[in-house]
Amino acid sequence: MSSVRCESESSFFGNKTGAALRASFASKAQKENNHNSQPQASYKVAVLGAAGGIGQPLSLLIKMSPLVSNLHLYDIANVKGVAADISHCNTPSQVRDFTGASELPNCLKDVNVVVIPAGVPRKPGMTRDDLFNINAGIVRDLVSAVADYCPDAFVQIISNPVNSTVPIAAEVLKQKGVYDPKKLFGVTTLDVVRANTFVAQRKNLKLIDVDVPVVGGHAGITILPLLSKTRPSASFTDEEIDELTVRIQNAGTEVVEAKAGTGSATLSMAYAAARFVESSLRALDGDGDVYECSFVESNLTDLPFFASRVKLGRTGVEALIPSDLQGLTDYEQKALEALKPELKASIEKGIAFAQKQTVAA
Ligand SMILES: NC(=O)c1ccc[n+]([C@@H]2O[C@H](COP(=O)([O-])OP(=O)(O)OC[C@H]3O[C@@H](n4cnc5c(N)ncnc54)[C@H](O)[C@@H]3O)[C@@H](O)[C@H]2O)c1
Ligand SMILES: O=C(O)C[C@H](O)C(=O)O
Repeated sequence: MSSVRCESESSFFGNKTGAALRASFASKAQKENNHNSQPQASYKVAVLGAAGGIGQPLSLLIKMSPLVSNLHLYDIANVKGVAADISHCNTPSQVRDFTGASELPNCLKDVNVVVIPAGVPRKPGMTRDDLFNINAGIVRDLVSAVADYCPDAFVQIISNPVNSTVPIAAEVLKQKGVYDPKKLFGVTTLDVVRANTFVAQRKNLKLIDVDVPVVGGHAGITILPLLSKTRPSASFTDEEIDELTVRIQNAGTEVVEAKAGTGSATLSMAYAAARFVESSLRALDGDGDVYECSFVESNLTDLPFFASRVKLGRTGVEALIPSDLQGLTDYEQKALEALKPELKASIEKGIAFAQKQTVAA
């Protein structure tokens, strides 16, 4: 993954996406100053669950992208005000609001990227899997509409439990005959963002330089930061490895407990998802050097879905990056084997749910 070594570039997305975004803004501003404004924005993005804790700040951050021409905000309630508010920002995209299932088709028509943070969040004491009963059906129905109205879009699932909701989405898309495994993503960027932050703090490194691949899935021990693959290379004591790994795995719970019943991570999640959306848009726009970690259909292990670094391109996942899984330390290798049964069970639970349900029209 490319990193940009410039102090001032660490303020936005903390990776190459930040630098690209800033450059794009600068170039647009220059063109406007020259009274020669060539609109660059050309991609349509829909946020489903846009009035929620993640949806609102995520929509705001996407509104800041010079690559977005149309931003469609959908929710079952309270989205009109969110859209009115965000639409006043003087950035290129046109914002529209859509409320309820009857407006979902228009929301999705011709959209390039659909981001789904719809669903309930955890309260203290709950696991992500405890959200399955509510969120599985929400994701199934939303993805069913995606299959009908924008089957070529990149579909990015934030709703938990990601380890099950992504397989549900895959099954729904298969049932509708439009499944393209390269275009379905579980958003695990927050795990990478957290790993980068905690490692930089612990090792006193410049944040912009740090890149830690996080593989596996997105729940508890299925979240596996590969500290041995940290770039720039850093050495860790056994104690540091254990502390950092456990902290990264429990970071979501850390936020759930701090919020004391009012929800889970929303702001850091919005930041992480906005980075993933921006990276996807850059890939769609032809940038040939875009890498992110994501939970995708995979043959890197014996599991059908697995989070790893992937190369993004115009058609979605252009390549999985197997090298991160080569030469693992004993600690990482054991953790990888230990996560597989839980991840497998979560994937199978999602597939079984989708296969026994009738997909909503
Ligand atoms: N992938 C990750 O790393 C990650 C990180 C944080 C949170 N999450 C998950 O994201 C989800 C949302 O979290 P939040 O804090 O924004 O919750 P929230 O309750 O604040 O917002 C959820 C929104 O979804 C909407 N919604 C519910 N059913 C819907 C439907 N059928 N169609 C459209 N919208 C619908 C709600 O009206 C609400 O506005 C949760 O499942 C949470 O666990 C995932
Ligand atoms: O922890 C949660 O429930 C939300 C999210 O998955 C996170 O990692 O913050």
